[in-house]
Amino acid sequence: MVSFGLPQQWNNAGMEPTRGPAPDVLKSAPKVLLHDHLDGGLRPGTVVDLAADCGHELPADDAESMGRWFREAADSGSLVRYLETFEHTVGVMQTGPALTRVARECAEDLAADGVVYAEVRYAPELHVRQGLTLAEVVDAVQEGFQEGAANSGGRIVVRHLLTSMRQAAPSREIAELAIARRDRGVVGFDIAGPEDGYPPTRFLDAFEYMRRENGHITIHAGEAFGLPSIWEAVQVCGADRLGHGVRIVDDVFDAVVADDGSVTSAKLGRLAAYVRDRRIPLEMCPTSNLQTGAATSIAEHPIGLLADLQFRVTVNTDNRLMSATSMSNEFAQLCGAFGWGLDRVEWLTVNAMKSSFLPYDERYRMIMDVIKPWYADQRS
Ligand SMILES: O=c1[nH]cnc2c1ncn2[C@@H]1O[C@H](CO)[C@@H](O)[C@H]1O
Ligand SMILES: [Zn+2]
Repeated sequence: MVSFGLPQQWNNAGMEPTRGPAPDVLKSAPKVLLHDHLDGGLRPGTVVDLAADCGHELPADDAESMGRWFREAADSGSLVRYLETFEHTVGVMQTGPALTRVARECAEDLAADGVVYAEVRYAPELHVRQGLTLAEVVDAVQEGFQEGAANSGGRIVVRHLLTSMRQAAPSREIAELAIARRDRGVVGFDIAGPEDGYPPTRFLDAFEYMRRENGHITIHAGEAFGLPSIWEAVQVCGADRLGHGVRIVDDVFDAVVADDGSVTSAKLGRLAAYVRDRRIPLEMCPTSNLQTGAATSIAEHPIGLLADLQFRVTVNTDNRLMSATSMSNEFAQLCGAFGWGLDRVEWLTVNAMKSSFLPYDERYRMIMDVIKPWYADQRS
């Protein structure tokens, strides 16, 4: 981990930043979210309701205590322990109506936070315990996204990424489903779960299938394991984007820091240079990284260095429930820590929209018609 000796203003999310755009401005700013887990973003009250419906036992029985429980239990400093908390979300997402409700509320909550485009991921294989087929899982989620977008006055577009779990027996079934549903809301394929011990090459067959079908790939890599995981994801598996990718910082050396704390130059190893030169998007999730131990504080999070060095950085929530966060909160924390203003927020948002798996013409329209005009308006 590099440290630039920046003042550590806070070391956790949830505290009020002391500088940066006002919270209501960050909330109304159009934002783009590429890395958000459906089963990591439930409303605490919905977990409680659905658990009562299906007889799932929870560690607490009211919404407020459950919200606190997720935040605290996920604050474990280890990805493996962080992932254990998902038992209480996945456990209540086993029927069509439950999945539709969670997806509808996800779209509504993101739209209320100013997100105009989101790619939301989940692992269909985790939702078949009560007999749903994998395709039925995707269809139930699609229904929810459509309802949520309609309830939000069409202010948000939501697409799915289908995830395979790394620790499961490798198969290409989920990749095949992503391709089968690509004209019905699904825009790509991902792998998630414990990184250390489960290299992405285990799923090479699925990634090769995606590429043969001209599909899109993002891979959780460089979160709980370092450069070899990123190298395999990019150079062997053909990842279009990296989920987290935060450990690419291990291949960045001799950063020169200016008086204002910004980084003016650094030496890049071959892999970091490749990732930057090829504009491979990094789906960075600062608060989540503090909880899993991938970073020590927001002020010391490598996103500051990587943004200053012009990597294709994007800002994301990962798991809004476990991190008690939102897109506007992630931006508030970052703007406070690094002194970023709306120009940086716009750059990060355009980065994300350029990096999305939507067709080019749709991406271009979102940038020109929705994102840029809002920021131009703020400047004038
Ligand atoms: O940050 C993360 N790293 C790796 N895996 C994750 C992360 N967040 C969530 N999941 C895993 O992805 C599954 C599908 O959404 C979740 O059930 C969780 O196990
Ligand atoms: Zn994730």
